[in-house]
Amino acid sequence: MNTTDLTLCCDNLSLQRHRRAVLENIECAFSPGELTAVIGPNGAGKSSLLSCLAGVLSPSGGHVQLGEHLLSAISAAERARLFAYLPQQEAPAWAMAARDLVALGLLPWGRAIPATEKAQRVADTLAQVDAHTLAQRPVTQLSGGELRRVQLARLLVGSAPLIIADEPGAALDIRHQLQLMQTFRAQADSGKSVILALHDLGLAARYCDRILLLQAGRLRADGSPADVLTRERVGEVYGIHSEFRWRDGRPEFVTGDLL
Ligand SMILES: Nc1ncnc2c1ncn2[C@@H]1O[C@H](COP(=O)(O)OP(=O)(O)OP(=O)(O)O)[C@@H](O)[C@H]1O
Repeated sequence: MNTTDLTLCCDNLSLQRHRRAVLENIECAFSPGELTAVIGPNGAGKSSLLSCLAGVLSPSGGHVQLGEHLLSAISAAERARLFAYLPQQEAPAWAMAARDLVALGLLPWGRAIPATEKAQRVADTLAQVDAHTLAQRPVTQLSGGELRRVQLARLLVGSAPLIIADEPGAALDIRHQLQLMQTFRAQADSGKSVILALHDLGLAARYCDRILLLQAGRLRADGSPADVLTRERVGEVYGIHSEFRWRDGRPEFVTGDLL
């Protein structure tokens, strides 16, 4: 299958979970080179949307398309090479070493990558997320943030052109969050499509090209951080005071009190 066009599109996407409508009529497209944040209050549908984009959940209505192909028509093996997906929570199944968990991210390539190169890529990617010292530790014995960094290495190790991560930095300390956002920025700048569910609107404003705002399963806004994070809209959706401003040419989003 020719998947040279890696634009990911939702066409009138709807999703029901246990007969409840959780996404309704979502229309959006994600282009290579773009870092997009999906934001919205708890229960707005961010994880559900990311699961549909990654092909983990099938839409109840409409469809998801990669270039001219329906996502559902692309084989599981090819999707595994095209998409790197990190769910919101993922408990380790057994006490494997961190480097073995990261190596799972190379499984879709089978023997196409020699074992020595695989080992080097695993080591390099663990270093990239500051987790090289954890390589031999059983993942069941890591702290929440340490485990998340190892899972992030698994996400990145395969160099998939589409990266979808749900609250990737939620368990990380502030330094590792900033490092991670810089890594995602660099991945997008190198031509990948990066889609993140984020609660931290400051990070979304600072690093992302684009923000999709979900509210109660509907797409409330889609545009640049400056266009989406207006005082009025953030007030209506989140019920808080806020300010979006420019400082030394960089976007900055500041939250205030409850409305
Ligand atoms: N497995 C499930 N079965 C049924 N309903 C679900 C399931 N998972 C989520 N939902 C419902 O779907 C809606 C959207 O949930 P989703 O997890 O996509 O929201 P979210 O925006 O990611 O929330 P959060 O910020 O809390 O992670 C919610 O109303 C939720 O209760």
